[in-house]
Amino acid sequence: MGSGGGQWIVEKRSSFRSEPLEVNVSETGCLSIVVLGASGDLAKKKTFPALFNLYRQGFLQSNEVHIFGYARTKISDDDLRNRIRSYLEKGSAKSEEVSEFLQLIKYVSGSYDTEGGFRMLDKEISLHEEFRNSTEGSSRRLFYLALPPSVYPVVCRMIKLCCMNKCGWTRIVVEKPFGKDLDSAEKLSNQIGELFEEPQLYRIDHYLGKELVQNLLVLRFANRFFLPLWNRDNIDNVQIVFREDFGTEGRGGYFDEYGIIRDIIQNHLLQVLCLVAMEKPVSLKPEHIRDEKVKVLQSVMPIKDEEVVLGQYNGDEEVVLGQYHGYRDDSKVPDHSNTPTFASIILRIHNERWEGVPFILKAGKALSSKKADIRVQFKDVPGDIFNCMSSNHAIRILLDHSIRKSMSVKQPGLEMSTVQSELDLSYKQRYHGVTIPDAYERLLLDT
Ligand SMILES: NC(=O)C1=CN([C@@H]2O[C@H](COP(=O)(O)OP(=O)(O)OC[C@H]3O[C@@H](n4cnc5c(N)ncnc54)[C@H](OP(=O)(O)O)[C@@H]3O)[C@@H](O)[C@H]2O)C=CC1
Ligand SMILES: O=C1O[C@H](COP(=O)(O)O)[C@@H](O)[C@H](O)[C@H]1O
Repeated sequence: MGSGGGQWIVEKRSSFRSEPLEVNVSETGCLSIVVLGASGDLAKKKTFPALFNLYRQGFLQSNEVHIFGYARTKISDDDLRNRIRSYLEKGSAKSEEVSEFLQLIKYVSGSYDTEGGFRMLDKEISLHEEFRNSTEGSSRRLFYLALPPSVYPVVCRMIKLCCMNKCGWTRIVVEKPFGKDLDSAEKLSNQIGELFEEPQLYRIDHYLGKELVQNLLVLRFANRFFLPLWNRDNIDNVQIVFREDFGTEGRGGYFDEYGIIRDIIQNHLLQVLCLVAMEKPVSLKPEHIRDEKVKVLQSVMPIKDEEVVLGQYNGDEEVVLGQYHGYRDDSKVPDHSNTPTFASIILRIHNERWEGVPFILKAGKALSSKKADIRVQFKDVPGDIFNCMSSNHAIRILLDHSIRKSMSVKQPGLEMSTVQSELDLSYKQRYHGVTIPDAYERLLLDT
């Protein structure tokens, strides 16, 4: 599924308990895709563009599919179509193609915790199914929760109560972050698990669908060049960096409850870390890859306070920079919010391959540039005859799918590093309450 042009992947957890498999598995016939939270940021930036890409590539047929947007905001079908149009009209998409696709979308407004809206939604879906003359067992209903996780339980209850498919499959896709901590994640899992069978549930992390994240396995395990080097004897540190040059932009309601660690680091960056650090899986089967990822996570040591930097962007420099409002200026963010919008954390993996190699995970909003990358920094060459000042050999893997050149090997002279470290410093000055432990300043702030 394209996300702004890239690929999406849903990770299917193999059952935690033994479950009967889904009975109806028809993959043809009338398909209703329901985007809950259709008024939001994810829906316009990624979900609808991804569905549009599937449509353009012929994976969604206009004689089978209908798309429903659902949210509380009171808008018309056309209002929703107009909101998302500009996100679809990118690249080579023709305006007629966009218009055709938009005609497949209908909007239903309703709350998340009462039956009225969901009954209405069910009625609209049924009308579509009747119109498509779907025969028994051949209709499909997919509910995509583009919503803050706090409302997943109630929304799932409402779907179960009002919108189940009577003669075909019903599936649920939920977004990250999955809860806030272990307790809430387990609670959420139980709550949803009581309503749906495991094979009906899909948990999504769109970073796993980025072309270059998928390529990591190939880079590591199909490449004799890297195999012998990928360990503590040769690698000095690994940096996995996510930067955005815009702030929360109206998403304060969602973001303030979760913060940058739960929004980016706990899911996207940890998935990448697992792919960089794990051992070779037995095969490419999802369960085998999952097993190796779990071993990495189990080997991560408790994080030390002095190896964490947290910050929150403010608006003090607005006049100078002319572009940033402070995080607390967002009307949905409380005046005294301490939610971090920047975090830099060192993880240490206690195993034979990685002992002593810091994995530095950094994520920030309202930074000076937009990028997501992995930097694998190699140790100095012994007996250096070029008088290099510091470690100069690194592989940089850019995760942004719009950047075609996926990998470059850096040679002495790292200008990029110097420039970006200055930019990060200006970010630091604009931040509330950032304390940088001296010894770690370079590792935590440089990129
Ligand atoms: N934005 C992105 O690029 C990405 C987001 N995600 C995930 O998608 C989910 C939604 O994120 P995003 O779309 O950015 O967030 P938004 O803040 O845009 O929320 C989406 C919609 O949910 C409703 N909503 C917002 N806050 C609440 C609340 N507290 N209670 C009930 N409903 C609420 C609003 O719709 P209304 O008021 O109309 O009902 C809103 O339009 C999150 O879990 C996020 O992690 C994942 C990948 C990328
Ligand atoms: O999950 C999220 O990801 C987006 C960034 O995704 P990208 O593919 O554009 O890198 C981020 O903006 C958002 O805060 C977060 O919820």
